[in-house]
Amino acid sequence: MSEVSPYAPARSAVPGQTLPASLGPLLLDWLPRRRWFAGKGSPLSHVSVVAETELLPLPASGNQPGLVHLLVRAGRAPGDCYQLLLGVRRTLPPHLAPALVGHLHHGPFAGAAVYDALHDPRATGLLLEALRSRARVGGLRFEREGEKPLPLDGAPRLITSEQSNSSVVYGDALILKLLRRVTPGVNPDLELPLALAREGCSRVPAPAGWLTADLPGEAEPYVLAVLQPFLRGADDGWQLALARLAQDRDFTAEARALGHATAEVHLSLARALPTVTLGRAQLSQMVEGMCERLDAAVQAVPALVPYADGLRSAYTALADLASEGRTWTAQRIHGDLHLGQCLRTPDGEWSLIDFEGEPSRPLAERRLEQPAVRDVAGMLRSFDYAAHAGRPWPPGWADACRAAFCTGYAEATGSDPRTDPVMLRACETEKAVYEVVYEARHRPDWLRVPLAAIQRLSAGATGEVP
Ligand SMILES: Nc1ncnc2c1ncn2[C@@H]1O[C@H](COP(=O)(O)OP(=O)(O)O)[C@@H](O)[C@H]1O
Ligand SMILES: O=P(O)(O)O[C@H]1O[C@H](CO)[C@@H](O[C@H]2O[C@H](CO)[C@@H](O)[C@H](O)[C@H]2O)[C@H](O)[C@H]1O
Repeated sequence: MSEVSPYAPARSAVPGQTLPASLGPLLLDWLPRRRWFAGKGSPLSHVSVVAETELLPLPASGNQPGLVHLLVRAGRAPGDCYQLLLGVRRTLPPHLAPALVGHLHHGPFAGAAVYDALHDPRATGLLLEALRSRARVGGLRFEREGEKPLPLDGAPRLITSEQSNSSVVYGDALILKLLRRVTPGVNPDLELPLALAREGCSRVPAPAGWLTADLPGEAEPYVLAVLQPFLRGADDGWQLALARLAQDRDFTAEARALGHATAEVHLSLARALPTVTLGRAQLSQMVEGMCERLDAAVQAVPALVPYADGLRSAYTALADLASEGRTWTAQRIHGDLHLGQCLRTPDGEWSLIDFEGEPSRPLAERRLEQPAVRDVAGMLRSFDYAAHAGRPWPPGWADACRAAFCTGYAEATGSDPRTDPVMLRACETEKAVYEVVYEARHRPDWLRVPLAAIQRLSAGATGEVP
């Protein structure tokens, strides 16, 4: 790719401007069908532009793609902000057919195809080149960490599995994650891996570059994308666990090693970033938040109604402990740890990815210091998920993994999460409630999995980790 910046001058962004009449209806239909679109459930009636940056001029003739970077606001007012990279071509080649958003009906580009350009190697190659050259286009700032050259020769491909965001792999060397629902402010998916890399923690791929946007009227930039080394040949913990289950085989050695890896990341985070002590006042605030989220979940998913009181008792038990004078240390954590966020490289080592936190929570909440047991609870839930994913349900498999994970965690930190059963139950309960809402919204067929845990946890089960 050329050293010369290939970008057209940015068109000015007009916040609140309604999209060109012809593109608006296409997005109204296309956006709600994306896995990453959070506003499902209520009809989408309006999409407006937050910022528009032309990266390649729109095609006047021939079959050269035009490329537009868009931040749009969509969903119930004020609406969430989404990042889109749209290509425009007079004729869409067959390999891009699955990326079609629709055809423009009016204006100078009538008849042209609009498509999700993350499927187009020409467009994604351009993003990598922009990161390499630290390009500035309109409000977009492409950044690169350090002076180490980026390998630029790998063919880009979009990861096809449905995720909360969209990721493009370049050869087998780099992976660029484009965040889909974006907010201004520091994003933990960049903040924490950078802090860990600078702390010397090797359990997390170190960010190699990132994309931010400065928008008029916003005090803080939006973090839009993060570039990391691609862990070649790595298997994710979820697939590994399912494969073991299918062969009726034990997973405890891996679970224990995962406990070690999680503990190492926690120890590094506690060194790299501030820790705080949670006393009575902070705990009561935390429990209040847990109860509010439970109330909202019960409203959203009526299947929770019979269990609400039992679930709430897990939270109030925590508040009771705090009022007796018990305190906890809180620190920055992963925030949405599960088997799918753990990658095992061919040398047998575990790495953790995706530090964004729970996608549905506000950014400020995701950046709060929290008891590290919260991540432990996420992993314990994940072993339970894996065991329930296949048939028949293997009694004992999840318990053995849960125990092994805690053992590994205790070996590395000197502190066994099982010695704090009240906090563990409260955090597991919170995670299961979150999962019920997540599954109801995204994968209703899976709702039975967290609901099984809800029954168990609402009945006051403690000490379920043998
Ligand atoms: N550094 C990496 N090396 C190899 N594969 C990765 C890496 N980072 C992410 N992946 C793969 O991409 C998928 C999506 O990444 P993730 O950060 O979890 O995105 P999302 O927020 O969309 O879930 C992961 O499940 C994993 O399979
Ligand atoms: O990976 P994401 O950041 O997109 O996380 C969201 O989706 C996850 C599912 O892909 C969801 O995780 C839940 O399902 C997993 C199995 O698919 C299971 O291992 C996890 O334990 C369970 O929580 C995650 O909660 C959600 O935030």
